[in-house]
Amino acid sequence: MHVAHLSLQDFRSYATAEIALAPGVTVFVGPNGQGKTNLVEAIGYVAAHASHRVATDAPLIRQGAPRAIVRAGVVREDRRALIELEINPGKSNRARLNRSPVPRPREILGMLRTVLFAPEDLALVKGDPGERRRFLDELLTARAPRFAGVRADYDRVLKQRNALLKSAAAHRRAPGPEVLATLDVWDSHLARTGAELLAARLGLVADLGPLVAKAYSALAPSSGAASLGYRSSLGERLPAGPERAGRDELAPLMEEALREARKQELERGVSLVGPHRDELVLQLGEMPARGYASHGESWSFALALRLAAFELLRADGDDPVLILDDVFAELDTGRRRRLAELVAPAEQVLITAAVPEDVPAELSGASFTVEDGEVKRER
Ligand SMILES: Nc1ncnc2c1ncn2[C@@H]1O[C@H](COP(=O)(O)OP(=O)(O)OP(=O)(O)O)[C@@H](O)[C@H]1O
Repeated sequence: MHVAHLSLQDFRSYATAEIALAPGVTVFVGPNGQGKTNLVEAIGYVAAHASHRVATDAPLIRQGAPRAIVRAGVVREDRRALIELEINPGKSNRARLNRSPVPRPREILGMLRTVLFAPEDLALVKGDPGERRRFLDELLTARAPRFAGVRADYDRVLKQRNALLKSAAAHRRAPGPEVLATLDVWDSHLARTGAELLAARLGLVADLGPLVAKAYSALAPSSGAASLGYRSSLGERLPAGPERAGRDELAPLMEEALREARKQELERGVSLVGPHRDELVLQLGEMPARGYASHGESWSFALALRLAAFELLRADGDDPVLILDDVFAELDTGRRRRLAELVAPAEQVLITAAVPEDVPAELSGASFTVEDGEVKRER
């Protein structure tokens, strides 16, 4: 698929912008702070309904404006769709598809698929486990948009359960039968949605592992082998061949683990079992990447995770749009060239760079300059 047209209204630094795009490589070049990333961030937002840079939507609205609107014309196997998202801080976003309102924005997730590489990706390797869980859940949603609902249900149940545990912990005495009965109900909700999320993540990690290993060895052939593991809060309860376990098999195991952890949970006032406590383990040779890998190795691992995500989505039958935001400046010549070779065949590659020399020659294509809020086509 590719984005044929991007239109912005009050998004970040842009009062308005209209940009026609084509398949193949497009490079946005310009000095720092001119609005290059803002453009690709808008495209990423249409795909994921979230920014790759900020956790809340408020910074996406142009200073002083009441809301932002992003429109993307998407072409998928010769079919065109116009996706529109209105970003309303503090209220729910609104979505339109081909100019008709959609009841919930979530329903148009998956209409545009992107894989975005950015300097922030280093946090996938060096950051907290939450970064890696988010990577997995975003990829699950890109593959099967209904997981946005599963994740939202899980978060809602977790929040309510935590509130109950917190208030029980605050009272510092044994909780009454009513609290325990309510907790039983939350346990079974948490186990059911949690098991669905866990089953999907385990399957995803199994699919992703070989692709990450392949991408890493292509990017950094002289370094050790990259592999993935998944550490679940179910620990030893996980069945053998966990990637084949389904929700119905995992839910009772999670309920059992919750029962066992209950005393501790009541003392600490937090949920200690469930996919929100799990960890995607990145391994380089015999060592964990986090804390051991060099800066360059960490970068290669982060890129390998994104490339693997690209391969996985592409295997579903359609290339996602590849976005490379300011990544070449971070890489040495060899890695630049190898990354360029790996991404060049994609249907559409959008690149931002401060200077054209940062972009390897293998990735020639259309070019825009971005300066003083103006986006101008150069070739
Ligand atoms: N909500 C907003 N309202 C107005 N301007 C904003 C808003 N958010 C960001 N900006 C401005 O957008 C500019 C940053 O744009 P962007 O991050 O796209 O830069 P860039 O061209 O990618 O730069 P670099 O090469 O440094 O990464 C900054 O000048 C910033 O002040």
